[in-house]
Amino acid sequence: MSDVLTGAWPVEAIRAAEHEVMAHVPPGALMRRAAAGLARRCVEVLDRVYGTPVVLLVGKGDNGGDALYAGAALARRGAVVRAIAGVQDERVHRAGLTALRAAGGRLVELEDVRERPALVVDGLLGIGGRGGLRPDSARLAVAAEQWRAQGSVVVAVDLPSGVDADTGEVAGAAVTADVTVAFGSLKAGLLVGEGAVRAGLVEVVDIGLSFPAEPLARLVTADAVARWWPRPGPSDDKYTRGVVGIAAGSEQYPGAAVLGTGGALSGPSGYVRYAGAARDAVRTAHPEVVSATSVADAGRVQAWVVGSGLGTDDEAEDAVRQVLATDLPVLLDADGLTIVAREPALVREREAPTVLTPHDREYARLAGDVGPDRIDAARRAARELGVTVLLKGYRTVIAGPDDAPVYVVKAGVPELATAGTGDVLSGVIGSLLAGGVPPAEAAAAGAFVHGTAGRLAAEAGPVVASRVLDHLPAAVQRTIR
Ligand SMILES: NC(=O)C1=CN([C@@H]2O[C@H](COP(=O)(O)OP(=O)(O)OC[C@H]3O[C@@H](n4cnc5c(N)ncnc54)[C@H](OP(=O)(O)O)[C@@H]3O)[C@@H](O)[C@H]2O)[C@@H](O)CC1
Ligand SMILES: [K+]
Repeated sequence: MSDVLTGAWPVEAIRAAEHEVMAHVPPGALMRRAAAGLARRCVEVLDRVYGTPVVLLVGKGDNGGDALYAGAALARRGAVVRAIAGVQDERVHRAGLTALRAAGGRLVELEDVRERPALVVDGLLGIGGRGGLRPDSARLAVAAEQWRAQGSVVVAVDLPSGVDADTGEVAGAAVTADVTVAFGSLKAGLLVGEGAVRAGLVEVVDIGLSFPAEPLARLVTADAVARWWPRPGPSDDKYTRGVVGIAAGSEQYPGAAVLGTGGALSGPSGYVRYAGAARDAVRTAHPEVVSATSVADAGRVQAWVVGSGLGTDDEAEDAVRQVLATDLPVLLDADGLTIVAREPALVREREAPTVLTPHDREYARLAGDVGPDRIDAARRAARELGVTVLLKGYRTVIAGPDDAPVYVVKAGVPELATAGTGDVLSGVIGSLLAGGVPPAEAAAAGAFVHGTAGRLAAEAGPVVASRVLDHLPAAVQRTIR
């Protein structure tokens, strides 16, 4: 798969790549490529083109130019295309407007549109936007929302107007799209935060940009997960495949232990050990798990998962300390995060990899408010604590302590936000760590298969954690086969 389909570069890098290509192609060539890809996608969302009412929302920059050229292409195929300017008329892209008019389209006022358009093309603002939409544009974004609520399909040009391209932040009004056609590469703002919600289906039109530096973010694909996932060879035994230890759950919360060990059993390691007070529950649910009452008695492992359902009393803190004192990879979740938030040195001073898997409230205890820039938030905490951070959300963001691109996982469904699913996730990631997968890739692969299991569970009925666990083997199978 081409890099530009999975990598998201910052606006600055996209501008530089654009200049590089523009020096070698005739003027307007890039915009023509972009508009042709956009028009193609617009045709796909329409049942038919001839006679279909289409509205273009057009800002003063090249984003509006793309919309006007694509609108011209639709008008040539018989669509009834009307453009509305989000700025004073004469400031829209001249050549684009000329092309639209030549094809039979017209520039009109919002009030002149009597018939609800089947398609709205949002070309108000692209990567040149700064801050919230100004009032003239905001008014049109609101109109697009209303049409969409009545059944119009909204296609965003490059990104939904009002979304910050690099962060996904929305400050004020913004367009909500069904489909976003991104040019040249993805943008991080289409993958995370509010922007991901606004963007709908995202497609990249490759217009020939190439990037010398690493992207800001990479979308995790099934192919990548399949590459990272360890497979046993003929000379492997249960130990060489890695042993994972789960120190989670308590008499009061045995579920965390059952779900965590269950998750680990779907990972690539050959052996799952349990250490804690929920032994009986684990033994009943998963006879293949070998259990002990404490971390000290558990025997050797290659990675630990610690925290969920432990509570935060002295005993829990002891377990967390013991695990963190090892020189093994550790995944820390839930109550473990609360304990570490009180004493960050516990993870900061580790040499071996540590993976933290907070949701927003847990993150806030560790590193302050997440804020609207989720990539920056994950990176900030990862750097400050010297760990890998998996920040849960509608899109999961994974950042390591170095400057490597963050991973974004979009496999999940919102229904995964339910009690116990995090325990399943922690178990799979722990197993990947024990199997020797580096921390960021282990977290990304675990989140991907967990998200896929969530989707399969959602297709079958209401999502609860034990059903996510039931679907995990199938999710792994379809991802790595
Ligand atoms: N990259 C590529 O290779 C290719 C890129 N292409 C396309 O070009 C697009 C980028 O075009 P662009 O640079 O003209 O910027 P764009 O986003 O249209 O508008 C910026 C204008 O809007 C204004 N403005 C700013 N903030 C605002 C706000 N909050 N609310 C309202 N207005 C605001 C600002 O005005 P000013 O602040 O100067 O008054 C500025 O003049 C890109 O997204 C893609 O679609 C393709 O054609 C082909 C190849
Ligand atoms: K746009």
